[in-house]
Amino acid sequence: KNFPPGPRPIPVLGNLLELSLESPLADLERLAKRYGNVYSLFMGPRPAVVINGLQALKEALVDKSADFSGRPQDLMVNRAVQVKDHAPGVILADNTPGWRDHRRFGLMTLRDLGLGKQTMEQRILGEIECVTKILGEKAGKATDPQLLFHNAASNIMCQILFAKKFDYDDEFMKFSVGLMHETSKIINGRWGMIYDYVPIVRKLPLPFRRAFELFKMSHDKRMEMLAENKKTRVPGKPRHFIDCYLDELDKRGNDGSSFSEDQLCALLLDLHFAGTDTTANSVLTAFLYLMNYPEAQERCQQEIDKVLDGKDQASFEDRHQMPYTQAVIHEIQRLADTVPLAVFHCTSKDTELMGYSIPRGTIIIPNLSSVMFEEGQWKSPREFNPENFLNEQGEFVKPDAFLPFSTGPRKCLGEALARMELFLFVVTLLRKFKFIWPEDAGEPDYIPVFGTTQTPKPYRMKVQLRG
Ligand code: HEM
Repeated sequence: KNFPPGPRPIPVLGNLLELSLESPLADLERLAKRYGNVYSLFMGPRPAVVINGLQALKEALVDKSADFSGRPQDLMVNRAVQVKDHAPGVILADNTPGWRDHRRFGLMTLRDLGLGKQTMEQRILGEIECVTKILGEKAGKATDPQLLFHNAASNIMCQILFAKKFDYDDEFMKFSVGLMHETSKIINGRWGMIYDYVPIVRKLPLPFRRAFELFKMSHDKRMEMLAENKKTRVPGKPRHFIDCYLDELDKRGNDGSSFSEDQLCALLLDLHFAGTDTTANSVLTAFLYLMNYPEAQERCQQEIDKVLDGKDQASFEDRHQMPYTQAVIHEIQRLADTVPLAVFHCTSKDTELMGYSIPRGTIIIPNLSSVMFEEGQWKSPREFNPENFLNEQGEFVKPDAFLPFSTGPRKCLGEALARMELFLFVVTLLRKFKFIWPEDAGEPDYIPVFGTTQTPKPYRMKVQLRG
């Protein structure tokens, strides 16, 4: 009763046929025009509510966050990622004390390991140096940067999690980056949708099984790494995230908390996965736009050259002197729309939103994409225009509708790290190279491949050393 309106579901499939299996974003927009900013959809037999626009999203995720911060527990991604029932990690954990404790621990540990300080900046800059070297060797030629940026983002996470920096052709590196690529394709593709919408097929030997196998292999590898790490660990002297967690386990003893070695393994996967694919795809989108808006690229370079004159390296602090570059990076992140539907939420109790009643256990789809392109929130909602982030005085301003990391208690745990990485990647590489769209590449295609994390279609870039 008083449930949000939506298209009529059909038996078994719910509203599956309303949505394109390639990308549902245009269909979700069409449905919002028809039913309003809060509407319902049936994922097979399960009711879901799609939330569009800044006002409705803020009411749900911020004002009523206690009601809207759960996570659904029976989707394909839960089955794939959660190798042990009692260890849900943090991203997919429901709104429980275990999630809150692990989220707090994750944030605190990232800070202890140097986030917001020079230590983290040096780790990131060290990795960018490897990227610079590889790009330098390709100067004058056109190259596909997809794997390079994924390897670099993955290595930054590996240094935080295990204090290890891998060669880009190391077996663990290839397995990890390959796992993200292959499993994302299965979970985000038609088999993922069919698994979620049509529960009766779940036991059948269909292609989604491959994702389960891959995550199991990845769990076993992390368990091996944990065992290896214990041989050299000195309690109380943490070198990385694993050591910090083991120290926390020692401190807690058998206090009945949710901390455990299985949970540590789940958390390592969460952070490695969430911290690689998102950052790498944002950096990829950045260079796609910078090549195709050469005047914006040049203006950033002039600003960067001026602010960094006489300095060896960029620092995140320099952003305050670079309003135009900041505006360009934010504008690219807006258009990249990297995590368009956030991670699905779930209501933890019967609640209300914009006058509708929503029962406990309803899947909530926060349509972040709808806010990034919302009419009335941006000077140019659909086009690349750094002015979206500049005021009349040319100062950098961040509109409320800029929500690539979502909002409320579930918002991205790695936001501070991701912002630092994006800034340092773009500034360091633009300082060193000019990026050129190859003459034979045709018209650029800005429409990303849909997924929990969206990725630009493969492209090549030509790099030229700047004088
Ligand atoms: C440009 C890069 C990134 C973007 C756009 C991004 C975006 C997001 C979004 C939209 C969510 C879902 C929020 C929600 O459910 O409402 C999320 C969650 C999360 N992100 Fe990120 N993220 C990025 C980088 C990172 C990095 C570098 C890390 C690792 C340190 C990370 C770790 C996480 C975790 C652990 C969560 C789950 C939080 C929770 O459920 O409490 N992310 N991110």
